[in-house]
Amino acid sequence: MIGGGPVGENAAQYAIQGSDRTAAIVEAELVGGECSYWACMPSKALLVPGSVRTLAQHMPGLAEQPPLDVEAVLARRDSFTSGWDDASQVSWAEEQGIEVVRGRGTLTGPRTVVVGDRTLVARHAVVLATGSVPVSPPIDGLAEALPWGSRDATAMHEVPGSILVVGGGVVACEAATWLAALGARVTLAARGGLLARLEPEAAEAVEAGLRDAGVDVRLHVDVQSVRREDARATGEGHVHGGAVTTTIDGEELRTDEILVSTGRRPATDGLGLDAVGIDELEVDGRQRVAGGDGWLYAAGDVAGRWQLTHMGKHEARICGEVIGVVAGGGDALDVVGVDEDPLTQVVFTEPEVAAVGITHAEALERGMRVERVAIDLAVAGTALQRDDAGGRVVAIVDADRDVLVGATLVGHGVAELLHAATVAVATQVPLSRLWHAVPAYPTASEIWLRVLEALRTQRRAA
Ligand SMILES: Cc1cc2nc3c(=O)[nH]c(=O)nc-3n(C[C@H](O)[C@H](O)[C@H](O)COP(=O)(O)OP(=O)(O)OC[C@H]3O[C@@H](n4cnc5c(N)ncnc54)[C@H](O)[C@@H]3O)c2cc1C
Ligand SMILES: NC(=O)c1ccc[n+]([C@@H]2O[C@H](COP(=O)([O-])OP(=O)(O)OC[C@H]3O[C@@H](n4cnc5c(N)ncnc54)[C@H](O)[C@@H]3O)[C@@H](O)[C@H]2O)c1
Repeated sequence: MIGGGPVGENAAQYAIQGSDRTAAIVEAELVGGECSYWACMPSKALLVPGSVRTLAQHMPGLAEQPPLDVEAVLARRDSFTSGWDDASQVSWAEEQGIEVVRGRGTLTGPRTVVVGDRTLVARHAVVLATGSVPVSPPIDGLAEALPWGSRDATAMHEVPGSILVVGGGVVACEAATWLAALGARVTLAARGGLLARLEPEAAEAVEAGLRDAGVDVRLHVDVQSVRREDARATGEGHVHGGAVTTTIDGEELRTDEILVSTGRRPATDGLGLDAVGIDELEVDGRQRVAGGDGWLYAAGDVAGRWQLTHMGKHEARICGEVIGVVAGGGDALDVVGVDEDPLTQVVFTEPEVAAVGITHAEALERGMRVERVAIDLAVAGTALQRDDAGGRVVAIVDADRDVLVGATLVGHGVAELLHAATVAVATQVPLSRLWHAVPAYPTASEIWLRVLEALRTQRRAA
C-alpha cells in the first residue's frame, strides 16, 4: 500500500487476512492518515461540545449554559488525535502482520515502489491509497497571506478572534460551525450556494443554522483579493500573523485569519504514475487501475469516486478481497464490485444533514420516472428529544421499480437515522414490503412511516 490512511490500512488487512501473504504500508506522515489526525476525528471532536450545548439550551430544566471552555474542548480533541502520535495505529498494523515503512513511496516500475534507499517489490499487487490534497483558488495575494487550511482548523491551538471561511462545501460549513461555537466571529464567503451536491433543503437549513449561530453568510460572491502585511509561519493551528484584508465583491473585510476550504483533489503528485504508463488514474468497480495490467489498484480519495472515509474503506475492503481472490488463482469478477453502491454522507453541522443515494436532480438526469416526497421531521420521538426539534425529510422514489433511491434528512441528531434509509436504498426493498417494517413508538424512526404515508397520499391525489 502506498499511503497508510484508513483506506490503506483496510486494504492491507483485507488483502492478507486468513492467508500467509504479507503486506507493507508505506506512509509519509502518520499511520491513520488525514482522517485520524486532521479531518474526521478532530473535526467531530470539535463539533460535539457545541452541539451538546445547543441541545442543552433548548431543554427546559438544564441550567443556563456558560460559554464553552475552549481549553477543555481542545484538550479533548487532542485526546482523539492521540497528540498526533500514531504509535497505537502502528501497533495495530504490526499485530495484523503488516509492516510499516516510513517515507514517501514512488512507483518506478511494475509492482515496484521505492521509499528512500529501499526498493519494495510486491508479489501480487500495489494499492494506491494516498488520499487527497487541498486545492487553493488563484486569488490575488492569497498564497502570500499564509491562509489556514483544514489542517490548521482541525489542529487549532488558538481560536482566532475573527475569521473568514472561504468555500461553501462540507469543510467550510462544519468549520464555520465549530469556530463560531468556540467564540470566533465568523464570515463565510462562497462563490455558489452551500452544499451544492445535496437536496436544496440541506442548504436552506444549514444556512439558517449558521446565521442563528452568528455567522455572516455571504453566498454567490467573488473573493477577489487578499492582503496581509504581517504574514508569519507561526505553525499549524496558530494565527499566521497580523490582520487579513479581503476584498469580496468590491467590499473590504478585515479578519484575524482566513481559512481556505475550496475542495480537494487526488494526491497523485510524485507517485510515479508515468513510470508505469498511466496518464490519468481511473478505477473500475473492483478498484483496478485502468492500464495497470492487473497488479495496480487504487482506493479512497485518490481513486476519485468520492472523498469520504467510510466510502473509501468500502472500496478498500473490496480491493483487498479482490487481491486475495486473484492471488489464490480466482477471478476478480467473483467479488461483487462497488459500482452501484449508494453514497452515504453526514454533514455534522447544526442542524445535521444525512443523505444516501441520489438526489431528485440526479434521478431526473438519469431519466427516471421519479416521485419526490418532502415532509417535516415531526414525530413524537423527535419532539421529545429537544424543544427546537424540526427539520425536513426528502425521499426519492423510482416509481417504475417502487423502490427508494435516495433520502435526505435535515435536523438535529439525524445522523443516526440514516442507516435505515441506507439499508432500504442499498437492498432495493419494494416499498410495499417496507410498509411492514414497523418503527417503535415513540422513536424518531417513526419518520419513515410518515414518509410512506405521505407517498400513499401523494399517489392517491395524482
Ligand atoms: C476537515 C475534514 C473533515 C472530514 N470529515 C469527514 C467525516 O466526518 N467523515 C468522512 O467520512 N470523511 C471526512 N473527511 C474526508 C476524509 O478525511 C477522507 O475521505 C479520508 O481521509 C480518505 O482516506 P484515505 O485513506 O483515502 O486518505 P488519507 O486519510 O488522506 O490518507 C492518505 C495517506 O497517504 C499518505 N501518503 C500520501 N502520499 C504518499 C506517498 N507518496 N508515500 C507514502 N505515503 C503517502 C498520507 O501521508 C496519508 O497519511 C473529512 C475531510 C476533511 C478535510
Ligand atoms: N462530514 C463529512 O463527511 C465531511 C467533512 C468534511 C469534508 N468531507 C469531505 O471532504 C471533501 C472536501 O471538502 P471541501 O468542503 O473542501 O470541498 P467541496 O468540494 O465539498 O466544496 C468546495 C466549496 O468551495 C467553493 N469554492 C471553490 N472555489 C471558491 C472560491 N474561489 N471562492 C469561494 N468559494 C469557492 C465551492 O463552490 C464549494 O462550495 C468533500 O468532498 C467531503 O466529501 C466530508
